[in-house]
Order: sequence, then C-alpha cells, then structure tokens
Amino acid sequence: MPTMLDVTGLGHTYAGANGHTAVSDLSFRVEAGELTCIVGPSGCGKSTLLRAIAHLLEPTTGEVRLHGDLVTSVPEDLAVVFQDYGRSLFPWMTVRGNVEFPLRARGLSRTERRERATETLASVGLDASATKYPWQLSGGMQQRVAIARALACRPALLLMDEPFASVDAQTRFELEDLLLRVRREQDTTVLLVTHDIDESVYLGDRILVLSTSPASIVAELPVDLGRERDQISTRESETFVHLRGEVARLLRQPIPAAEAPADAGEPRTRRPRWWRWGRGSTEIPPAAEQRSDAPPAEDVTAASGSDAPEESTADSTAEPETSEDSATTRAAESPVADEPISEEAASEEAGPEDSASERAAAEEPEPADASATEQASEDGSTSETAPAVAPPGESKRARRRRQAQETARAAEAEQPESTPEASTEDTGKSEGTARRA
Ligand SMILES: Nc1ncnc2c1ncn2[C@@H]1O[C@H](COP(=O)(O)OP(=O)(O)OP(=O)(O)O)[C@@H](O)[C@H]1O
Repeated sequence: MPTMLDVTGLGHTYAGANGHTAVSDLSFRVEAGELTCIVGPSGCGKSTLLRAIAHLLEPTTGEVRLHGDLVTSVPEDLAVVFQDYGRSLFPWMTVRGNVEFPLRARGLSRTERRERATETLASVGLDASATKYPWQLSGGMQQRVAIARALACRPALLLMDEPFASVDAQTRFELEDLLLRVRREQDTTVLLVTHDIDESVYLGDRILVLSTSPASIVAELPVDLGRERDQISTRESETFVHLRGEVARLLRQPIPAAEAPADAGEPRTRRPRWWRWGRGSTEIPPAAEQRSDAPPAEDVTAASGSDAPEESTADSTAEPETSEDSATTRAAESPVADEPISEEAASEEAGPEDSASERAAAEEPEPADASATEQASEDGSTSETAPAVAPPGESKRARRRRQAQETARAAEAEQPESTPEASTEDTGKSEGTARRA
C-alpha cells in the first residue's frame, strides 16, 4: 500500500510563559486505506498531534507529508471530525446545508453538492433527516451528520478526535460499525484518536500507544482481527482480549521520575491566574487564611480548578465548576486558540442568563450580622430559620441555593399558626400513617 501520511520528527510547543511541549519528536506512517488508532493517557498530546497533522496548529519541529506533499496549510483533501458535534454543526443550517457547506469552498456546483450530500447522508442512514436542523436530532444523529459532512468531501485522510466519546454506549457501537462500513466501501484512510482501549482494538488495523506528555510512541501494535468485525464475537475473541490487555498494560506502565518531563501531567483545565483576577478577586479565601495547613495565596488560586488535587484544603476553597467555568475551559481548548480566551468571550459562550445570574450573585451583599450568626452557630444556638452566614469559601452557586432555602424557611415561619382543628387533623393523619406503618 502506498504511504498516505508520513509524520517525521513532529513536535509542538505551545506559546506562552510556560511553553508547554505537548508533542515531541514523533514519527510514524499511515498507509492508504489503513485505519490507525491512537491511544494515550489523558493530556498526553493526542489532540495536539491531530491538529498539527491537519495544520490547524503550526508544528514547532518536524514535518507532515500527505501522499508525498509537504503540508504547509490545511489540506483540501483532509477532513477532521471532532468529539463535540454540538459545537461543530451550524444550528441555523439544515442537515443537508451542513453537509453541503464545505463543498461550496471546494467549488462544486449546486447540483453536484446536492447529489453528494444526498448520497453521503444515505450512507450514514440520515436520508430522511436531510431537511431537519441539528437541534432536532439526537446526539448520535448529530455525530452522523458531522461524519457525513467530513465524508462528503471525499477526503484522502480522515482525522477523528474521540469522535464517539459524547454518545451513549449503544450509539457508540452503531457509529463504530458505521465507520467500519463506510471505510470499507469508500476505502478511506483514517487516523482516529480514542480514550477507549476496546474501541482502539475493535476499529484499528494498527494501534499507536503514546506516552505521557510530551507524547512519543511507546508501542505500535498490529491488530490481527481481519476486516470483518462484529461487536459481540470480535470482542469475545482471544485476539481481542489479548490485545486489549496488552494496550492496557502499556498505558499503565509508570514512567520513572527521572524520565518524566518537569511539566508532564499538568491538568489541562487548571486555570491561569488571570481567571480569578478577571473576577476581581485576588484575596485569600477566609477558610484558607484560618487553616494552619493552607497553601500560600498563589497555590490556593491555582488549586481552584476542577482538576486540582482533591485535598481537604482545596475542597474548602475551590469553587465548583459552573457553566461559565466550563465555557472558559472549552473556549481555551478551541483548535485555533493558543492564547487564553477573554472572560467576556467565555461569558458570551456561557449564555446571557448564566452570566447575568452569576453577576447578580456576585453583587449580593453578605449578611450584616455575619459574625454574630457565625458565633451563634458555633455555640449551637442558631435557630433553623436564622439567617446563616456564608460559609468560608462558599461558591456562588451554593450561596444561591442556601439563600433560596433561607427565603423558603422564612416564608414558612411567617405562615399563620395552624388552627386547633387543623392540628388535630394533622395529628390524626400522622398517627394513622404511623399505625399503618
Ligand atoms: N492551547 C494550549 N495552550 C497551552 N497548552 C495547551 C493548549 N492546549 C493543550 N495544551 C496542553 O498540551 C498538553 C496536551 O494537550 P492535548 O489536548 O493535546 O492532550 P490530549 O491527549 O488530547 O488530552 P485528552 O486525552 O485529555 O483529550 C496538555 O498538557 C495541555 O494542557
């Protein structure tokens, strides 16, 4: 088979103060018609590798060749399918419109576009949904649209970055089989990144196992399962079971500390310091101030990410992930974003409702009698309806929930005393209930 993809000495170091090297000196080939799976620990650089191959990121070192041609910009005969179909489809376009969209840029006439879209949608079982909008489809159907859009371009190489990670297990099996069928029918060359060891064995002709960050290849395993695969019998076969064990062992191998890069394993969602500065707070949370084992201010700030180590100190000071948080994280992971996204942009993505309510919560004053209530609480003398002080390090979401509960309790307390009849009736009912029990 001729070589479709030739990656030589590929490396990528992200720009910025820390200059994180995500991929280092990586070399491998993918032959035409082959389906190669890439597995590796979380954060090792799999997505960075795919983006560098597609030239969505400029490689820092090395080169990529697609059927012999040096890749210097995003190649026309290459398509990428990302995990998050919700973000990759245009919600204002019909299914057919989404599939036809990239064909316009490739200069196909209206009739050709229509024919190609109809044919590709039929091949992924969506011919009946051509005039629907993405938001009218299930998650699995939306991912089919994303796959159809990529296939409609008849790419020489299809790159897939955890394409089935966002769907349920049953849909995942269906989409895996769809990929195998389409690949057989169209002889597409596929390079697929997955977290799922079983998926890599089920789909791949070959598996590349990557090391922790910066990614390098630790093993290359041929998958001797033939082209015809079945979700039940293949997964039960001896070869399958042996291979999945082999991949799992390779992924588990601890890296000796001496070999581990200094910046390896840095959590991707760890928030930079500007994240908290952007919220107008550089203060040490009170709980951390009071604790003798609390880390210094900078550590507390850094540990506020959702991926921060789960220690009791972090628990008491870290804010839970809000939609705004995840929007920030997601935005920072954008394929074209090496630089942090501004908070305004992240708020926009989080939606006006979210950011408005977050702002409102931030502007709410603390209870005036906070210290008195805190003292009462310590004494055990706080009544159930007394306004409670905000616990140190309490998140905005938790505060909103607590305040709603307080309001409800206050409303209950203001209700008129129940009449003697009502009390008797109540008592009778509860006695009846107790008796039945
Ligand atoms: N835009 C960026 N700027 C700086 N560092 C980044 C950026 N994107 C990713 N990284 C870092 O590069 C490393 C590799 O990230 P990448 O997303 O490629 O890993 P991955 O193997 O795909 O992760 P996962 O399996 O969790 O999806 C991580 O340490 C990550 O924090």
